[in-house]
Amino acid sequence: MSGDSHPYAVEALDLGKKYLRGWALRDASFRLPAGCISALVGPNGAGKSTFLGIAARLLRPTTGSLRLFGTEVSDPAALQRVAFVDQERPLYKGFSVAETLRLGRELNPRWDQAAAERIVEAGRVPLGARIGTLSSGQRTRVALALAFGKRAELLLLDEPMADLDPLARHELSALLLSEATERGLTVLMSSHLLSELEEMCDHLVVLADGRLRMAGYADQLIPAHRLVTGLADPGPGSGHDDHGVLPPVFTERHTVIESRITGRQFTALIRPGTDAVDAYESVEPSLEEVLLAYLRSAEAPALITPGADVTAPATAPAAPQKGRAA
Ligand SMILES: Nc1ncnc2c1ncn2[C@@H]1O[C@H](COP(=O)(O)OP(=O)(O)OP(=O)(O)O)[C@@H](O)[C@H]1O
Repeated sequence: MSGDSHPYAVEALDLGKKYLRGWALRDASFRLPAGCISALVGPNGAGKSTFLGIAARLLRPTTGSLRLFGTEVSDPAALQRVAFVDQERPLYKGFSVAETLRLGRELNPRWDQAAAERIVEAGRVPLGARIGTLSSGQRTRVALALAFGKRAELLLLDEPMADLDPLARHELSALLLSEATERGLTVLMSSHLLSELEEMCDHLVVLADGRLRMAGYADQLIPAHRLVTGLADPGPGSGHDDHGVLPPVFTERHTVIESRITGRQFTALIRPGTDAVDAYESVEPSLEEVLLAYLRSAEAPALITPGADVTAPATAPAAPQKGRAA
């Protein structure tokens, strides 16, 4: 990490991108504490690549602002601190792996050849092989080697695990985690699948349909919810086949993210208000259950924890160490 200890790697305020077809990203306001390893999760077309493209300065936002370590993304000084691995892994097909790394060295004054070679060699990718002859997983590895070699402080990785087999995924996530932890890097990596990133990431940013749905450390997002089950209230009709309804106490006193009625039973994922929910059976949901509820319920209010809330006073956040290599 550089001597500049700005507490936030990313601060987005009302960030939006509009194409002719419509908004790809809208009103995104959140911040990412420096040093966290964050999963940028959301379904196809959620706006993940759009956000990463803006942060890598490949796209110009339509609205709002984005600061990286306190510097506006439009300032060239911000660019040196960021490395981006594009979903398409654009590399020169005619170059060998060694030539690709040499190009990285020529273009980056702070180049770390040892780190770049470590990543390539761990995957047994021959240095003499042409990029065009590599498998997509091997190309991903070379692209990651370029990102680490750049000695950037913020790594933006678009679907880094998509082309990797389970073994390579496991090995590369361990390598990524130890390199990132050792150097105190901030990593933001996207995926459709939380399960792909859950082990590695302590922090989560969730997008759906261009809107921010959740942001914060996982160990603060989960305990903010309860998964409640119980007997539904009688429905408006009185027949035997009449379906029950969610007891009104939930909508009156708590924030209901999602609810379901099965026969006379209800299940609801809620953010409890000040009242306890002791009268009902409730458990802490899994991260996957919370995530899916927010993705399915576009109307439910987003959850941005205070540490991820760009409008909250800046504090030096202590990153929980979940998933970090020792
Ligand atoms: N150049 C473009 N012109 C018009 N629309 C675009 C363009 N790029 C992206 N979009 C649209 O913006 C929305 C968000 O796209 P984006 O690629 O950011 O989503 P994503 O979450 O990365 O999706 P995926 O997981 O499928 O890669 C989509 O509806 C997409 O069709």
